[in-house]
Amino acid sequence: MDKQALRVNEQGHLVLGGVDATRLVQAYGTPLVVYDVAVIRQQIQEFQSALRHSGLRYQISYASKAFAAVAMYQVIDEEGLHADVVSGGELYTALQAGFPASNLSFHGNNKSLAELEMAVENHVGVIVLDNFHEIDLLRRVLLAHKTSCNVMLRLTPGITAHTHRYIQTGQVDSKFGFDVDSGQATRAVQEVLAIPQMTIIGIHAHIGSQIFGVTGFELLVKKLMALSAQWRDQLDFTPGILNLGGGFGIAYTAADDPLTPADFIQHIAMALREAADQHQVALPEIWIEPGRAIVGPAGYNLYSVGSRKDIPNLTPYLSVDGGMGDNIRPALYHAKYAAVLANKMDAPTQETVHLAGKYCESGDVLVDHLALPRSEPGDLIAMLDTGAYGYSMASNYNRNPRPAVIFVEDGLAKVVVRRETYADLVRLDARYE
Ligand SMILES: Cc1ncc(COP(=O)(O)O)c(C=O)c1O
Ligand SMILES: N[C@@H](CCCC[NH3+])C(=O)O
Repeated sequence: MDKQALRVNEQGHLVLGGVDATRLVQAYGTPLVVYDVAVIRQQIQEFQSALRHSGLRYQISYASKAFAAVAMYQVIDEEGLHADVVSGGELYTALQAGFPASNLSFHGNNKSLAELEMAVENHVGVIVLDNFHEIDLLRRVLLAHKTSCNVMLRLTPGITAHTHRYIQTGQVDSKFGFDVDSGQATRAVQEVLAIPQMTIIGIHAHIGSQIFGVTGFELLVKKLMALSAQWRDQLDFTPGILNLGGGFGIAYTAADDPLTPADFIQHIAMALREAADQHQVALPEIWIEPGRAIVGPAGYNLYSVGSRKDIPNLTPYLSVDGGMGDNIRPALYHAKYAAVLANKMDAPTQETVHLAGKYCESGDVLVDHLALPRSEPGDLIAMLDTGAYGYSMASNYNRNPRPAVIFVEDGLAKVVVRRETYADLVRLDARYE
């Protein structure tokens, strides 16, 4: 998010979705996770319009691991998108939201028997098979339920995306998917084609997350189209859908310069048409699974300023009332974020601080070297672009309750996940006696 694009009212307060951020914290407290729903819708529409213009047949499936809650699945459904889930818990949440199971894809490198049963019983649209063990498990579930289902095969294309090592997934040395280069993927297709209860509607690959360039996607399209031609010739099978996964990067700081959805899609469409010509393969339908690009720019984490530590000749530590429990990304990936003093947006920048969390870890620093106006306890910090993999990876570390999540739109605020209480923290505990 470009800081210049932030909305500020006459009081110098940050405004989110038409609501003054200081009013949100008066009503709901801090730390607080806020989503500007109009931004979610706008991000979705950018992908939709780019795909519409490409002339391809397409489907957008929101990668709900980026942020999953009943209200979020409702918005995704309202916008007419599919969603992907990676666990029984995400599937359960989507179903509770009334999300149509037929528009869900079920991912995961180690789905349990119970999860596969849940997916089959609820008629999930497509199960994305990840390994040979799972083919066997699913076959048994389908036989036991005397039913059939649509599947995709997740492939490991041997493409190393330019991003943090922890969020690369397309390289050969990966826990996900059937390896293409060694022939594993071809064996998997042969195996599944022989199972009458499974229909392969397409193939899937996801090369990684927070990707800025289009090269990895172009290589992926070329590789999957070459593979489609090879399977057409050898197995008389051509996948009807290429699911290219997600990974579309967003700008967290001024140093980030990602492509727009339109750029990504235009390059993907060009690579696809070229490869279709080259291999004389019919243009497949294209599915994408953006997570971060849909919710990341829509999210804000609001914190109250508390203690401060000044150290001679060193950068001071300014601590807030949240941290790695509500956003582990800085500690886990050295992720960078921008943050502002949300109740003094017009004040001049006066100092550089380390914005520290309250957790009992030296690594719990949300932003290193953050330029801010001079602040005092009780001031309000807004961290920007926190909507993806923030709340969804939140924990109760140090027995801190997880924050509330608020949706704001058209000047109205609504609690969509309530704040945890201390009572919630001991809800699952039992006395030992
Ligand atoms: C299979 C799959 N699809 C989609 C995504 C979403 O990625 P992103 O949030 O980077 O768009 C992921 C996560 O990296 C994933 O593993
Ligand atoms: N959780 C990661 C990305 C998701 C990886 C999922 N395959 C992040 O915060 O960047």
